This record gives sequence, C-alpha cells and structure tokens, in this order.
Amino acid sequence: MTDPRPIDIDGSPLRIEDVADLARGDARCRLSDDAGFQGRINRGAEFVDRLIAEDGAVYGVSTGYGDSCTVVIPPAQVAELPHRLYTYHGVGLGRFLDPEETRAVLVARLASLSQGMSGVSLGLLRQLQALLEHDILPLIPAEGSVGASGDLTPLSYVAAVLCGEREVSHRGRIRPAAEALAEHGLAPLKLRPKEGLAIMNGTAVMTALACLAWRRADYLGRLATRITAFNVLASDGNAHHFDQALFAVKPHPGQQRVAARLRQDLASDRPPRNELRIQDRYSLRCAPHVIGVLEDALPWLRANIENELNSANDNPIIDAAQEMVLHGGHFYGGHIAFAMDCMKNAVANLADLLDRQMALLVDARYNHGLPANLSAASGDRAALNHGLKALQISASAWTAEALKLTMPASVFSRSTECHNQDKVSMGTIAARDCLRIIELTEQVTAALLVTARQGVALRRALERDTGLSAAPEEMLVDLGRRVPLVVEDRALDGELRQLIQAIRDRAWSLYED
Ligand SMILES: N[C@@H](Cc1ccc(O)cc1)C(=O)O
Repeated sequence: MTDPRPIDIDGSPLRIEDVADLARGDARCRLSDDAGFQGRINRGAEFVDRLIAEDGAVYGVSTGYGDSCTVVIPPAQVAELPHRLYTYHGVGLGRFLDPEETRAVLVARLASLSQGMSGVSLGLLRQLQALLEHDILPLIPAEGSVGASGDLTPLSYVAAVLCGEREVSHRGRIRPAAEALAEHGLAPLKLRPKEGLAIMNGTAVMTALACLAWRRADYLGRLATRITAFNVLASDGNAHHFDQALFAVKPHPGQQRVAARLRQDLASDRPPRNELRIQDRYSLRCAPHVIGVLEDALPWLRANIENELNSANDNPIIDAAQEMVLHGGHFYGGHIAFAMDCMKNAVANLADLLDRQMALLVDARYNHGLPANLSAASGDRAALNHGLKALQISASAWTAEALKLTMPASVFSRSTECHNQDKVSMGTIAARDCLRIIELTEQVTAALLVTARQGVALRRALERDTGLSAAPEEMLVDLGRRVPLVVEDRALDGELRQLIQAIRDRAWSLYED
C-alpha cells in the first residue's frame, strides 16, 4: 500500500484524475496554508460582512431566494436564513450517492469555493476538507435537481451535515451527522450570511459524477479496442482494415489512434489480407470509426468538465478584489449536461459495437468455423452444452437498456420555481444516465471478455494460429486465469461480477500512448 498522494487545494486547477483519486482514497487533500490563498478567501468573507453593514441589501443575504428575492428579510432573521435554505431543500429522493461519488461531490464543491469568488469563510472550507479527511460522508439523495440553480437539493445534504444535521455514512455505519462530527472534535458550523447559497447554488453533483464518468468511459474505450483485436483473431478476420495508409486519409486523430492500437495489438507481421473474406462485417471493420468517436470526444469532454470543476459556479459572485457583487447564472450546468448527453451516446455505442461482435462470434453461420455458442464441449457432451447462449441474450438486454437511456436529458428543460428557473440544464439527470449507461456497458464488456477469451482459445485449437503482440498475449493469459474455458456449462455470474470489478479497478494497463 502506497501512501495516498497529497493534493493541495488552493484555487489552482484540479484535473479529473485528482477528483477520481480523492474519491477512491488514492489521494488526500490538504487545504493550502499559502498566505495568498488564505488572504483571498478571507477578503471575500470580509467583503460580504462589509456589504451587509454598509448596504444592508444583498440578494440571498437580506432577501428570500430565487423568485422570492423581492421578499425582504428583517435584520434580526438574517442569521437564520442560510439554515432555512438547506432545511426546505431537504426533499431529495432516490438512491443515495455511493461513497466514491459523495467524496467527489465534496471535492468539487471545495474546488469551486476555493476560487475565492463565493464570499465564504476559511472555516467553511476547513469543515468541508475535514469531512473528506475523516471520511464523514453526507447521505446525498441522487434525485431532485434540475441542474440549473445548481444542484440545490442534493447539496442541501452537504450543507446540513456541515452544520451537524441529517445523516452521514461513517466507518461503515449510517449515523447522525452531529455524532460523527463530535467524534472528530468538529463543531457544527454556524453558517455566515451567503454561505448556505455558496454551498448549494452550484454544479458540484453533476460535475463530480462527470469526472468519475470520464475516467470510466476512457477505460472502456481502450478495453473495447483490445477486445476488438481479440475478436478479429477469434473470428479469423482481417487486420488490413486497420491499415495505416487507410487511416491516413481520414484524419480524425482519435480514430487514427484506435486503428494504431489495433495494429499494435494484432502485430504487424500478420498477412495484410485474409483472401477468404475481403471485408469483415462492420462491427469489426468499423470498430475504429465507432470507438474513435468517443476517443475524439474525450479531450473535448475533459476540457468542459475541468472548466466547470475549476469554476466559480455560484450566484451571486463575490469579487472582493474589485469590490463587486455580480449577479448572474453560473449555477447553470449546461456544459456538463451536454457533455454527459454526448458521452452517454458514445459509450452506449461501444456496448452496441461489442454486442454485435458477440452476435457474430456465437453464431456458427458467421464465426468462420467455431462451434455454436462458442461451446468448448465436444463428442457426446456437445449436444447437452449451450456455451455462451444465455450470456449473449443477457448482453443484448444490457445493450438495449443502455441504448434506451441515451435520450438526451438536456432537451427536457422545464420552467420551475414560479418561472424564475424557466430554463434549466438537467445536467444531473444526464450525468446519472451516463453513469448507468457506463455501468451497463461495463457489464457488456465483461461478457465480451469471456467471449473473446473463449473465442481465441477455440480459434487457436483450430488450424490457423495468428499471433498477437506481447501485451494482448499477457492479457489473455490473465483472462485465462480469471475465467477458465467454458467446456461444461456453468453459471458465469460470479466470474462476470469479478470481471466488472477488475474493469472498474483498471486491472489491465491498456495502451500507454
Ligand atoms: N439559484 C437561485 C437561488 C435559489 C436558491 C434556492 C431556491 O430554492 C431557489 C433559487 C439564484 O441564484 O438565483
């Protein structure tokens, strides 16, 4: 076990990998003690104090929220207001975010508030950091955000826990927040004016989920490429579909990279053409064109996700340096909504591609000489055994479910909150859909790992052996250990679950380009 790597939070940009590592416990975050950073934060909080003292009227401080901004809060009640905000937003439903997702949310909110543009105190940042440090995880219901007043409702659970209210998951148990805070000597926060809004009026939930989704999608693209190489071999297909000269004339860099990875896996000394079949079916021949869509989108997706992550996504923005309060709509998660709608489409296409490859391989009419359902049973056992028949049916179901969920969420904007929020992003729904599609695609990918392992072994038992380069050969050996050849039928669910875990743990290092 290596020590988790330290990440300083000081308002400088975080990367997707930082969020993912912090969420998994592979990194730990420290709030920077840099005087410049701390000074910036303090100036923001002091500026809010001064505004209240001098001006009296500040949105969300001395007024009601949203459409209720015309309601004036009497000075004697101003201190109570931020606590009202999380209280009435305690209406979240649905599943609770899992621990990894919850940590990512805390990191994303900390990253945004550390920009120093939200007028919060250092004490608030410290309390957020303490939740991460002691793994005190608010139970955050996943549903109930329109993603454009920020993730108000789910983030109300973060705000409440910082103040010692509602429940947390801590040391494997669900407990009252106050109890867990006390155990670590942490006093519940008394929110300062504006701090309730600052915690809740932002995109931290959808952005956190997007960071986790990006990393899983990136790995799935690589895995789909490796599996395609296996399946080209298993089906006695043509490597020349991935020819460098062919791809030189279609200059999508991601697509070219996928083709190069396939060439690398399939080893350059393969006969350039399989004269028996000039052209393979599309799920093999066009694999770079399908996987390449995701591969080309990933850098753009990363840029959008990281811009949101490192933004002040709050309202109003408190610019202490220029002494300005800027009212706007930075809680609007349109970029994440579009990124997630886009990513889920590209990922579901991977599931579809792999499912089609499986359909070719299990079908004796298309698999060029392999047994039906890739059953390795022979002789008088052949009739009894059904090989991967059920696994293919299940892969079809998972794929259909993934494809069904690709309906964009961002086009379902609807006017809400007395028409103050009359155009909203639905980014959190898009992110949740995207994660579900990723989960289903991981299931399909696990099925395909079994299929490819079985298909390659059966091909190699036949006349033609075609070599792979060292990395895919090593992976095949590893897969062989994880999944013994299916000769006599057996339930495969346990092995599938282990493969899914291996995928999520990125068990195979795939293409260091
Ligand atoms: N997001 C709104 C504020 C808001 C807060 C809470 C609400 O319940 C509604 C609206 C704004 O800044 O304009």
